[in-house]
Amino acid sequence: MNWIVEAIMDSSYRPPAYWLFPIGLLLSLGISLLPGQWPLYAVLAISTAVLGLPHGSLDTAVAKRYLHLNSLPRLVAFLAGYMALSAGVIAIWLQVPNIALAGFLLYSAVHFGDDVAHRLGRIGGIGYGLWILGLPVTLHPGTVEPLFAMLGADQTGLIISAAPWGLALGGVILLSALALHADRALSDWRDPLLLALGAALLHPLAYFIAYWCFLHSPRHLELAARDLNLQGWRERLRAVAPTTLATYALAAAAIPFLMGVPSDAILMQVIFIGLAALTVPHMILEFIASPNRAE
Ligand SMILES: CC1=C(/C=C/C(C)=C/C=C/C(C)=C/C=O)C(C)(C)CCC1
Ligand SMILES: [Fe+2]
Repeated sequence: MNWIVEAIMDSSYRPPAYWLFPIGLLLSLGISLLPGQWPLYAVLAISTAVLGLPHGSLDTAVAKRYLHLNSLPRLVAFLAGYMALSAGVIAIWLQVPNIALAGFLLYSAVHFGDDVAHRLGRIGGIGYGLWILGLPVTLHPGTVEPLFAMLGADQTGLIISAAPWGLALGGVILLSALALHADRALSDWRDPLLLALGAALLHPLAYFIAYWCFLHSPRHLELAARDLNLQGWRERLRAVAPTTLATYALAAAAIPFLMGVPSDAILMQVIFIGLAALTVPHMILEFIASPNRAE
């Protein structure tokens, strides 16, 4: 009952992600319905490059501000440290892919939790993240299994059998956090419901596109861009372009090393092992920057 009143009263400003996410879900539904896997892979690659990746590319601007990169050597040291952390993750992935994949799923849940942690708390955020990732794996284990296998895992059964537990735990934590935190936003419970609907209807990759490219990334871009005082599309584009282009070049440079790997697996590896690698330094930087940021 309370929530209905809250929904009616809470008619204040809505950030772009509030509207983008339902639109993304509908677009993803359309893609899911196209025949064959290639439309899905093509849209995954394009939307990752254009919509998803740029939110991480703001890291250079975030670091300039919060790590005081006011000289060229400091900027170079930051970029080298960031890339060394990413290279470390890739090296671990090549050695122990099962552990790396399980770790990636867990730290992704923590990272996705940052979407709501400033309202629902750190633990509430982790519940939200477990909900997001538990859903597609629990609802479509047979579709997710070969995708995990393309990432080099051979203990996929073990990881997949943990998903319903993660989902249940996430659901309980999220519900408790929603009940306990009066400053919850309308989207904090609307989005988990839409995510459940999306996970039920969509191919897991289409679901990921809807969440990552149309909710997580635009939300982070808006928050970070406002914090950095980047106004208008032109200025924001200028801030993300160099790092985004450099990341495209690095991703393309990985492809020759994957000769002989089937092309769908190349795409999966470049995108998801790449994301696993970039998320570690991205989270460390956010860990430093976010306490200093006015939400
Ligand atoms: C591989 C894979 C999945 C997991 C993806 C993850 C964990 C992505 C994390 C992205 C991050 C952390 C982005 C940061 O901004 C799904 C969707 C469960 C199902 C299909 C295969
Ligand atoms: Fe992110």
